[in-house]
Amino acid sequence: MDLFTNNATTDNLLPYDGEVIYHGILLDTNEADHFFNALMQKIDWYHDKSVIYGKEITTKRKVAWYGSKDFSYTYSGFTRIATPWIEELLALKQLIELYTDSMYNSCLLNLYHSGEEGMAWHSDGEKDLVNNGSIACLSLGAQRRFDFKHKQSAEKKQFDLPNGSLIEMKGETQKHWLHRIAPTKKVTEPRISLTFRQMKS
Ligand SMILES: O=C(O)CCC(=O)C(=O)O
Ligand SMILES: [Fe+2]
Repeated sequence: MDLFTNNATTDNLLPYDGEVIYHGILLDTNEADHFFNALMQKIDWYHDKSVIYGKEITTKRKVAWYGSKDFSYTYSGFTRIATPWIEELLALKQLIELYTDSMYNSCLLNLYHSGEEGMAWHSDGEKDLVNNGSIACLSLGAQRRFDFKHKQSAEKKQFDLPNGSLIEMKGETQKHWLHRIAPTKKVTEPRISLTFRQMKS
């Protein structure tokens, strides 16, 4: 064991054109359960909307948008206004800032009720976000798989996201790679992801 390095991991999981860092499991099962239950109850969850081929659709997955001020975030054709932080989100934000050595002013939360719900291929490169900023994603509940696909080469990478774990995307990741949470029949339990973000302000 090297006693002179801290917990910070810097190993890049992507082969090129971006950085994805897995920071490991930050919360044990009890802590993760505690936050999962608190967030289930306290967050103002709503079904997300998007426009696909000109048609408005409502997702089965639920989302919520929180921040340090009333940031407007426009993605998938709709603008959302951030809700002020609650205690639990502030505590998790602080923890995640320690691990990633970055600061976040907002968080998009996702609630997947089961493996039947996922998120299609996309990248998070909206103009509202700091260019090449960091997005830190904390997972609570059921383990899901996180897929990456390079926009030009179509090379794929897959990572597991266990309960209580933190993964970070930064650098040119959003410019060159798509990511998704694939639907799966194998998972029947719910999962919450907290994606802490850096909005321009
Ligand atoms: O649920 C996840 O881990 C990923 C969510 C995601 O890609 C997003 O919110 O943009
Ligand atoms: Fe994303």
